[in-house]
Amino acid sequence: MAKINEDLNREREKCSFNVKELTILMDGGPEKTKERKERENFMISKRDTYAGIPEDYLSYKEQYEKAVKKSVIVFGLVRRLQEEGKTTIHNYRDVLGNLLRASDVSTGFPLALHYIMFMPAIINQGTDEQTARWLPRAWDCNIIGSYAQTELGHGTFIRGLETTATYDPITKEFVLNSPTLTSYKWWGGGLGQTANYSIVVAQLYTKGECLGVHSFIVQVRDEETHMPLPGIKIGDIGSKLALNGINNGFLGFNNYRVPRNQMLMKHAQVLEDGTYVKSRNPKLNYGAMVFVRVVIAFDMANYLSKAATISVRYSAVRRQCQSKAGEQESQVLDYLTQQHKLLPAVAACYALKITANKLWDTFNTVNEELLAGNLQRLPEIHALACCLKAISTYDTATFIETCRLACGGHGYMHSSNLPTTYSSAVAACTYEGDNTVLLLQTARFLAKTWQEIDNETGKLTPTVEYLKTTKSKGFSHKWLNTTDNIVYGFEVVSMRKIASCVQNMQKRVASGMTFEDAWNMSSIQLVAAAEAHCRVIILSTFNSEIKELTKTTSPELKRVLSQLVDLYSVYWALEKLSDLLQYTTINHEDVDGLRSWYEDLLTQLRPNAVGLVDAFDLKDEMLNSTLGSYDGRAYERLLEAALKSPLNSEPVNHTFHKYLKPFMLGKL
Ligand SMILES: CCCCCCCCCCCCCCCCCC(=O)SCCNC(=O)CCNC(=O)[C@H](O)C(C)(C)COP(=O)(O)OP(=O)(O)OC[C@H]1O[C@@H](n2cnc3c(N)ncnc32)[C@H](O)[C@@H]1OP(=O)(O)O
Ligand SMILES: Cc1cc2nc3c(=O)[nH]c(=O)nc-3n(C[C@H](O)[C@H](O)[C@H](O)COP(=O)(O)OP(=O)(O)OC[C@H]3O[C@@H](n4cnc5c(N)ncnc54)[C@H](O)[C@@H]3O)c2cc1C
Repeated sequence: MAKINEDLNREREKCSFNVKELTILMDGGPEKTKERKERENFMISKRDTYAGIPEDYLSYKEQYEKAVKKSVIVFGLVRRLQEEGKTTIHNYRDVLGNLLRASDVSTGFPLALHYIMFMPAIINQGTDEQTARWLPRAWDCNIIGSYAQTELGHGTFIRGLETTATYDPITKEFVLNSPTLTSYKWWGGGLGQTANYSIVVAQLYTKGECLGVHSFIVQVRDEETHMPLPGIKIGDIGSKLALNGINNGFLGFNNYRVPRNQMLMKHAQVLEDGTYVKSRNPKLNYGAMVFVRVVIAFDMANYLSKAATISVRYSAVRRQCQSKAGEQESQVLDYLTQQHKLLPAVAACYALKITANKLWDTFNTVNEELLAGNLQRLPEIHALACCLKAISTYDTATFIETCRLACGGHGYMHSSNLPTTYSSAVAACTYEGDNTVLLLQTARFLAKTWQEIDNETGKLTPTVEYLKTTKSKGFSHKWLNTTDNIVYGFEVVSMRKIASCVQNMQKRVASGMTFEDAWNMSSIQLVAAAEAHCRVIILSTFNSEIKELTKTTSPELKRVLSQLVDLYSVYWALEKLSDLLQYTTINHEDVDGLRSWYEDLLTQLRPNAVGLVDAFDLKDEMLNSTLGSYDGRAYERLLEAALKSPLNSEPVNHTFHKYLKPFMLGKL
């Protein structure tokens, strides 16, 4: 192994806690760490089979072809583990999560949607017979699926989708059509060239009546030749900001027929004679979207951990300027401004992972209740998944960009892997529901909840209980000198923001405005209220879970994790100062206190910065970064990577003779 950079060695020597203990804690126990490492090591051992020119230098087509090659390796392992009984429907989130974390997903996977949406849609919305028929084939990858919901004209407004599925009782088939240009499906992952099936979301017509959007399993390509089937127009949508291996596609239908039993009928049915049987709740059809929003929160913690590891290690290695005359140049990590850029990002990795775990447990509990016919918590889990998806993706993208900027010029290099990490993660602010739109969904739930509290009707679900408590207790002056107090401060902010939105809307309606116009006029505030609620969820979960988890850890680890929770809460208190000043009784002394507490926390955490990112246990092959390797040889790697530029394969490029020389001689 190459020599480790001395600065990094020193960082590791002064770390006050046991890094392995933290890794195991975050994995959920030694057994989980062992399983994760096995999966990751397997992925890494396969690297040679697809190594070669870095993807940034490949053409669009080559990027896709390489992404297919990588996909069959990753997902081939999923299949092998399944054959050995190690992957089941219950642990496949962990298995896939580990494998995807270990793969260099720089352009994304064209098979991702097969696992993340095609199969979950069948499980969530298919009858037992449909699941028994389709899932084994999908699970074995005998068929490959996509998810085609969004159209050229509509993504957010699902009720506005234009693709039609008209039931023909004579042949017992649905006839699919794309009646307009804007009805063309657009964006389906893996749909362009990879999948041969897709879930298609279309307006259902039977007995001359439109019954809203429903999902269908639709074969789009021949299983043998992979040619598009007659009546199907399909292709790739073209180059994007990133994720060019994901192979997003378009899809149009011309009188294309699918058998009746390919409408997913767990919740609503069309009987043979065309009679429509309504779902208990039409929103149950949106179950796959709730699931994916929960999964995205996990994925964000992974992206951010990579960016944080790269930028913290590099900041320990990078020396710039002399803080004190005559002394060695300082590690940039010693500058408080640099710590302010990086340490909240590190804390956010832990906060998001822990909150995503909790959300996952809640999702599973609620899902079991739904299966048992109890729909009471459906609105709550939808509201929770919407705001956590929105805030986790927005925070992740913002923190990654901060980490990238914190690496100066070298952070702009593709070889640092920070630009690709950013451009891939930021897509999640849009996919699976635009963030503003999702926050407005959460706000809708909160506004209704507030009216129930006002009218003292209905039983509150657990995640909004605090609205009632804070309404009755209010906020008498409290120093914001503990995380518990800061969490309470945020609860009050959230409660007052929601209360004020509802009040403003009521005033507008009373003055003659329609409810819809009053909603639109209040929507900037509504989005802010939903964000405030989500901050409460993340802060309080992080705070309470760390208290619980550290009951059994070493005192050294307990100390650093408590500092991390404090740093995260004080950081957000300072970021949202105007809210706290407006809605609580804190004063300028509290603010001064918060600032100096924050500065102290940065200083206390500084010696453990490298240990905290080492604990993510991301191997060099997973980071894929010239700046972030474990040994800190950033400069050597930058030069090695530069030499791989195709322009360095010959001493003189032909454009010199063709253009430059004639131009220099005045002949062009
Ligand atoms: C698995 C292994 C993982 C391993 C780890 C690996 C990680 C990998 C990471 C993932 C990579 C992902 C790849 C990319 C995937 C992108 C796929 C897509 O974008 S696909 C495309 C994704 N596209 C989108 O996400 C589109 C976004 N748009 C939407 O979701 C909706 O249309 C809407 C929510 C905006 C409104 O809907 P609209 O129909 O107009 O609604 P109305 O006004 O009629 O009624 C509102 C009422 O309905 C209620 N309700 C609503 N939704 C739900 C729900 N889900 N539930 C429950 N309830 C719901 C709502 O509360 C309200 O109730 P109430 O107040 O009346 O009581
Ligand atoms: C990388 C990527 C992968 C994707 N993969 C898939 C896939 O596999 N399958 C699939 O079906 N789709 C997929 N999508 C599509 C994605 O789900 C949609 O782009 C997303 O839901 C947003 O919808 P839209 O593009 O129609 O945006 P629009 O709704 O047109 O949003 C444009 C703007 O209008 C605003 N806006 C819209 N409605 C409202 C409102 N009611 N109130 C206030 N503001 C509003 C938004 O906030 C936004 O600022 C993917 C998208 C991306 C980027």
